[in-house]
Amino acid sequence: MSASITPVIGLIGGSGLYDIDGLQDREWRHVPTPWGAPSDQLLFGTLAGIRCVFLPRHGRGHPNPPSALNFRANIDALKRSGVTDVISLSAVGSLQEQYPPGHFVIVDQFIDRTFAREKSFFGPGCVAHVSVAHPTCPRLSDAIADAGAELGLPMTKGGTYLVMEGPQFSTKAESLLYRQWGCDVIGMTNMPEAKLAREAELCYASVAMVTDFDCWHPDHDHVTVDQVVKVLFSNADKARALVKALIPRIGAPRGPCEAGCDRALDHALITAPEMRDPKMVAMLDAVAGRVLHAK
Ligand SMILES: CSC[C@H]1O[C@H](OP(=O)(O)O)[C@H](O)[C@@H]1O
Ligand SMILES: Nc1ncnc2[nH]cnc12
Repeated sequence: MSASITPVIGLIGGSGLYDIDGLQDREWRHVPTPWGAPSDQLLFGTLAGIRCVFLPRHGRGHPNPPSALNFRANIDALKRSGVTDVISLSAVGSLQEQYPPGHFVIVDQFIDRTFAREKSFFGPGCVAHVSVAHPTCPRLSDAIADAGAELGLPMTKGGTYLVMEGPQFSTKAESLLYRQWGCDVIGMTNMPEAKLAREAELCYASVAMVTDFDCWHPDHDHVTVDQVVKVLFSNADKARALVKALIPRIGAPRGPCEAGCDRALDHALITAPEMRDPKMVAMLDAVAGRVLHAK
C-alpha cells in the first residue's frame, strides 16, 4: 500500500456537541460554498498533530432543525477544506432493548425515510449515480470500534439507522414498524448526509449515541427533548473521549481507501461531456473536480 494521503479528519457534531475540546491552534472560519452557507463556521485545528475540521451540524446554539439543514453546503465545505475522512456523531433513539440510553452504535446501514431535503449534488446538466450499497467506510468503523474498546465504552459495531424527516418524533405505530423492519436506532440527520459524503468521495462513518427508547418500549415513557438532553451531556463527554482516542488511529498517512469511498465517482457520471452544463460543472469543483476535470 503506497502511503500517499495525509488524512484530514472532519467531525460533524450533532445535538449536544457544538464544540470539540483538545484542538490546538483553533480557529473558527467561514467557508462559503456554491450550495449556500453551511450550518455554522467550521472549527479548524490539530489534535495529536493531525489536522481536524469540526462542524456543529445544527449550528452553535442549535438554531437549525433537521429539515432545514443545508447538507450539501456542509459536506461541500468539509471537502473544500481538505477533509478526507468524516466522523459523524449523532443523538438517536433506540429501537432495540439491548441498546439502552448511553449505548453507542457504529452504524453501517441506513433506511432513508426523509422526503423534504436536497439529496444530491448532481442533477440536470450533470447526472451521476453513485452506489450507497455500503454507505459507511469499514476502515473508519473498525477504528471507532477499536478506540471504543480501548476506552471500555458500551458500543456495538454494525446497526441500521432509520432516518426520519421530523421534527416531530415518531408515532408508536411507526416506531413498531421500524422495529419490524429490523432497524436498531432512529434519528433525523444521517441522510442525506451519508449519501452526499459518498458523492463527494469522502470516507464516512457514523457513531449513533442512544439517548432514549423512542416510544415503542412498554416500560418507558415516550421520548421528550428534556430526556434526550439529560443523556446527551454524558454521551457528549464520552464522544469527546472517543474522538481523542480515535484520531491518532486514523491520522497516519495511508493509501487510497480499500473500500473505494474516495473513488466513488469513477463509474458514476453518465452525462456526456459535451452535454454538461458549465454552471453545474463549476458548482461541482470541490465535490467532483477530480473526475470532471480529469485529463
Ligand atoms: C434533540 S433530539 C432530536 C435531534 O437530535 C438528533 O440530531 P443529531 O443527529 O444532529 O444529533 C436527531 O436526529 C434530531 O435532529
Ligand atoms: N427517538 C428519537 N427519534 C428521532 N430522533 C432522535 N434523536 C434522539 N432521539 C430520537
